Amino acid sequence: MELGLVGLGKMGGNMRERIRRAGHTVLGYDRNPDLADVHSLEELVGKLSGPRVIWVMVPAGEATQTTIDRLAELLEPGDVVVDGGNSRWTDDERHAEELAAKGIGFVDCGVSGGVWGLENGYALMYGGDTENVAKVQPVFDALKPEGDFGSVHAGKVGAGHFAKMVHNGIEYAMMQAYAEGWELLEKVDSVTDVREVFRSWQEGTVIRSWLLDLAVNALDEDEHLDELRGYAQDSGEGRWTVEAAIDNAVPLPAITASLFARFASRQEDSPQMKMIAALRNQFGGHAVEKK
Ligand SMILES: O=C(CO)[C@H](O)[C@H](O)COP(=O)(O)O
Repeated sequence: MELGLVGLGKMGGNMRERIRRAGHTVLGYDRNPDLADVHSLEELVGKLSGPRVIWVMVPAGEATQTTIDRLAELLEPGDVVVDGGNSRWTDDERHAEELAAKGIGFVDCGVSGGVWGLENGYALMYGGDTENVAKVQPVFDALKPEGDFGSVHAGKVGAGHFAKMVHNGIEYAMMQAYAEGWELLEKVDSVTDVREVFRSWQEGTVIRSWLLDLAVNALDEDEHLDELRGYAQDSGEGRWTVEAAIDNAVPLPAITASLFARFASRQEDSPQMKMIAALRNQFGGHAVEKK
């Protein structure tokens, strides 16, 4: 089939290649002309024959909104837009309604696989009407990993991004657990080769996983992570997971703590710990450290 792909960055560029390897025709548009096959969304839409499927793979928020707004003007009834970015699931219904007003279908798709997806395939979680999903199915089949799993029609519009958001929340907590265990192992004198402990865990243990394999890769590159600052950003999905938990009164202590640990990583000093030190000093005369 033919696919229009908008956004050819780290994810989109490799996805174009994987879909092409499966024998499909992909026309890619990116603001960077060095990456693009066509030079505008107008040209992209004009060169595809209907019913068109356009996969949007740009940053969540304003970039995705602007792209969908423009596609709503350019596409025709029967065409389908897929949002494959890490959009907040609450945006999906709005996008579906905006496009449905023009007779254009909408599917939201959470995509996991990172820079390894070209070779390993991408795990896909999608939401939308069966009729719209069917139009995109050959692309899902091209992108997904080989094997029985790795792809799911999770439910109605929004379900794909909701499932991906929860996946990323779990990712936060798993990474935090490996990171905490690694720090404790590094702290004690009795363990003399932490990297080899991590490596040994890759087979036979209860905690073996791809994230563990990646941790070993990172330690092979920089055994004690001396070259890095302990500073971690976040792109929003951890926050949205915690917000959804609050809305639904579902306790998520591990995921919430892993999000807050990232916030703590961005502070040079801890204002709240200054207050705790001050209070201990006030009520008990406990020693404080001064700058
Ligand atoms: O989707 C992903 C992996 O599954 C992204 O890499 C992830 O969104 C990164 O999130 P954050 O910046 O919040 O750590």
